[in-house]
This record gives sequence, structure tokens and C-alpha cells, in this order.
Amino acid sequence: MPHLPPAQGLGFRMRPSGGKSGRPAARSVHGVSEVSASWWWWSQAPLQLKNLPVNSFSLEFLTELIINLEKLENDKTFRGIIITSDCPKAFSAGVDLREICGKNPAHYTEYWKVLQDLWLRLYLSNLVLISAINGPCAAGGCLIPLTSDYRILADNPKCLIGLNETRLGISAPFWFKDPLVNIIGHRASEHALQLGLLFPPAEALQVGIVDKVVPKDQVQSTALSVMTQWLAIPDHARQLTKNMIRKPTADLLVKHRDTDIQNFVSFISRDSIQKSLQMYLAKLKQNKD
Ligand SMILES: CC/C=C\C/C=C\CCCC/C=C/C(=O)SCCNC(=O)CCNC(=O)[C@H](O)C(C)(C)COP(=O)(O)OP(=O)(O)OC[C@H]1O[C@@H](n2cnc3c(N)ncnc32)[C@H](O)[C@@H]1OP(=O)(O)O
Repeated sequence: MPHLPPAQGLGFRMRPSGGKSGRPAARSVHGVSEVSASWWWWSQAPLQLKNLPVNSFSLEFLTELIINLEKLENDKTFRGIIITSDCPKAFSAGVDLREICGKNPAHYTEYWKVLQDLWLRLYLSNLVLISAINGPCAAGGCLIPLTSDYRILADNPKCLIGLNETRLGISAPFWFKDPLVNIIGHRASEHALQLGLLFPPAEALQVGIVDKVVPKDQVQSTALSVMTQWLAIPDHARQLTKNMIRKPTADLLVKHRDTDIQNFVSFISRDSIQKSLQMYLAKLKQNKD
């Protein structure tokens, strides 16, 4: 299993859980629960996102994330991943606005394609994906949670979650909207998407965009306990079922991805959109002072 120490500001921490060897010592004399605890314990890999300061999706970060997910997917040791943030300010701030501001159409094309690739890899992953959301995640920052199998949110008023694109003067792509509809339903999605709602924890739980809200210091332990339940199901049955449920949604992107790229590039290249994104980025920087 690759162990990748994070580079300055950019990187992922991936490590098998367990002792120094990555696996807990075998317990031969204990009961079934002990045995099964050891079994699931080293079947899951924590994946800690670290692209300081806010885990925004730069092209480089997306590319690294896809490579690391592919490694985990191909390593048969692992059956599930708990994804969390190693940046104190955010779980993820979504699309890195510097990637979609002031660049050229070729860059926008490449960027959008890589973002689609990440979405497809996550949405159709054979692994159990649990998002341990320990910070705010807005717009594209919801990509990982919305493609996960289970979402646990820290009970902190700063931990807002939602697709707030309309507030930035842009529209969420259909492949962000579709998983939201699948998770919270049509009417709630209409409301949330049009108003660009960012939900605080209690409301997020109520609308169903997250499955559990727990104190911040319990997010990781809760994720481990939920993972135990999911890994108790035989992989082949769970994977077939996941694929059956998710494939129609994923197929829509596969079928329309070129058109979606063209739409994105022409939309994002408009002067009016560029201006409003630049203003939003400038406002983010001002708010700091
Ligand atoms: C036809 C239609 C076809 C297609 C549709 C077209 C377009 C679709 C658009 C794509 C859909 C997805 C969009 C997105 O994801 S856009 C990004 C949305 N994200 C946000 O709105 C979050 C913005 N950030 C925040 O709210 C806060 O930064 C956050 C995360 C709550 C943390 O707050 P705080 O602790 O106070 O930290 P700062 O605000 O000071 O931020 C630190 C530092 O990070 C910079 N930064 C924050 N977010 C981003 C970002 N998304 N991209 C780039 N940089 C970001 C911020 O400016 C600060 O920088 P500084 O240099 O000042 O330190």
C-alpha cells in the first residue's frame, strides 16, 4: 500500500489502519466480534485531503486524487475508504476559482474533463466510500460527499454543506444535481439548488443531505463504526447493488460528457461570468481582512 507523506500544502495521507505493520495483531482466542473487528479494521483506508488552505480542486490536486483513488481501488486489500480533510479551514472549497478564472478554453476543457473523471471514479467506485465531513463544503466541495455512500457531518455551525452555485451566478452541472436529487428528493433539490442553500448541520440532517451529525471529535470514530456495518455485507452483493442503483445516473454523464464540456467552456468563457467569478474571488479575499 503506498504511503504518501503530504508535500508542502498539497498531498494526501493514505494509510491502512492498524498497527505499525498496517494490520492489527491476529487474535486467535477471542470471540467472533474480535475476529471480525480485525478483519474490517485493515480493510478500510483513511484518505485525508490536504491541499492547503481549503482543499480547493486545483487541476494538480484533482489529478493526484484520481491517481490515489485508482491505487486504492486496484489494491484488493481495501474494501472501503473514509475520506476526510486534513485542512483546518474546510472539508473542501470546491472548484478552485483560479482554475476557471482568466484562463483559456483549452485549460477550461482539460479542467472540466478531469473533474468529470473524478466524479465518475467516485460515483461508480466498488469501494465503500464514507465522507467524514469535518469542515465546510460548498458547491464543488460537495462532490466527494454526494458521490459517497454515507455522509457524517461535524456538528459545528461553520460546517455548512450545499450546492450554492446560484449564489455565485452559475448553475450546478446536472451531474452535481442528479446525486443530490437521488439523496434528498426532487422537491427538496429544487428548493436547495435554486436558492443555493448552504445547510447548517441540523438542517442538513433534516433535509437528508447528510446521514449523521456528530460532535467534531467523534466524526472519525463514527465513520469507523459505520464502515463496520457496511463491510459486514459481502462485497459482490453490495457492489452489484450499488452499480444497479447508480449506473443510470452515471450513464447520463458518460453519454453527454462532451456536450457538457462544451457547455461549460462556452458558459465559463463569457465576460459576464468571468466578471462575477472574479468579484466573488476578490470578495473571499477581502472577507479575510
Ligand atoms: C451550461 C452550464 C454548464 C456548466 C455550468 C457552469 C459552471 C459550473 C460551475 C462549476 C460548479 C462548481 C463550482 C464551485 O465549486 S465554485 C467554488 C465554490 N466554493 C465556495 O463558494 C467556497 C468559497 N470559500 C469559502 O466559503 C471559504 O473560503 C471557506 C471554505 C468557508 C473557508 O473560510 P475561511 O476559513 O474564512 O478562509 P478564507 O475564506 O480566508 O479562505 C482561505 C483562502 O482560500 C481561498 N479560497 C477559498 N475558496 C476558494 C476557492 N473555491 N478557490 C480558490 N481559492 C479559494 C481564499 O480566497 C483565501 O485565499 P487568500 O489568498 O486570501 O488566503
